[in-house]
Amino acid sequence: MRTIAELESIARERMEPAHYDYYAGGAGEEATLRANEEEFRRRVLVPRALRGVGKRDLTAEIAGVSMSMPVLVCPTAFHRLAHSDGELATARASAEAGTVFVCSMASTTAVEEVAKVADVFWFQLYVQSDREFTESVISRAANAGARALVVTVDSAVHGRRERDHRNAFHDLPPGLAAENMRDATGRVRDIEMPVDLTWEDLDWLRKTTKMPMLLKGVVHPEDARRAVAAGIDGLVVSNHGGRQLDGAISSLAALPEIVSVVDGQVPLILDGGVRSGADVVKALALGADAVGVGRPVLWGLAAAGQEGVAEVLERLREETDTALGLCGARTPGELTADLVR
Ligand SMILES: Cc1cc2nc3c(=O)[nH]c(=O)nc-3n(C[C@H](O)[C@H](O)[C@H](O)COP(=O)(O)O)c2cc1C
Ligand SMILES: CC(C)CC(=O)C(=O)O
Repeated sequence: MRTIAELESIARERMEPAHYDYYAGGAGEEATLRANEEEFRRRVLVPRALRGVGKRDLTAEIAGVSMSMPVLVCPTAFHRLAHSDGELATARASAEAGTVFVCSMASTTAVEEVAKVADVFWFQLYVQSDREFTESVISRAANAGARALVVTVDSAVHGRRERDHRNAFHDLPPGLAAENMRDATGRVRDIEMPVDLTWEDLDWLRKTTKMPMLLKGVVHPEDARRAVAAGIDGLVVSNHGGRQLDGAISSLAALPEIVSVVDGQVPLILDGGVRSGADVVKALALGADAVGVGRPVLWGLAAAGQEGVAEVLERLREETDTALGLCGARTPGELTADLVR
């Protein structure tokens, strides 16, 4: 089984440089991109001994769905830039691994096609200024069988991605399109960032669907408090993988305050910089209920399609199991914050 770093270097060789940069890169000087991983290195585990861990149980339940492990696949755009099977490969590998695939609104495969091969999947949404169109996209996802709506809230405007400017990467290659953005006439709309979205819109959003609704991209504790008060079903503590506000707090550093404000009222998922089972264990010990992985899945996909994604997910499962046992825990629920310094 190859390491994530090995899969990334294969991906880098195989991909168009501009597409690799789009995946790998972040906003501005990429300080937040680096900080996400660095914060995991800065914190260390202080394992407990003599606990008789027996056989570990990694299963988790979030927003009414069971997962074989507390690791899910983050929504990331344009999987067909990585591999011709695109989101179908990622969804199949996620199903095989028994975990949730979060389908991006910017997927290069229509959500209905994803649904045919996925097991449990959620749908990520950028609210569009055309509210009717937004409602139609939500209905498509719900009718296809999405089990939750993940509303991205860290992207009022586009982050400045210097690599994309340098590479003049603005458009998908011919033949690829953001298939969920087709309107009734079949035309593909450009994806707008939700520049005018406010808390007041959440009531409307809520009424558009019966799906549980999560907010993705919350790092301020006051926003977490407000989301819980608004009846949100879960939060993704995330800075969009360092792709939006450069200079933003790393997601792991943001976690403890959010955990304390939310106090178990809704599930918390953390994403950004998770690259190993020890990272998973650190995030869970600090209070996340699950973590998401973005780029590692894309590296697996670009390196070896469905197989590559499966490799990444199985590696994270095995490493998490090992790290859990070595920390003296049998289940994620037994991990406590005192294990992290
Ligand atoms: C290439 C790429 C595309 C992304 N596209 C989306 C997207 O369409 N919607 C979204 O909410 N987040 C998107 N994200 C952010 C991820 O969901 C996630 O927050 C981030 O990748 C986690 O950090 P990691 O890559 O360090 O694991 C994207 C990230 C990457 C790397
Ligand atoms: C279509 C893009 C806005 C997708 C995205 O969120 C990203 O590239 O980070």
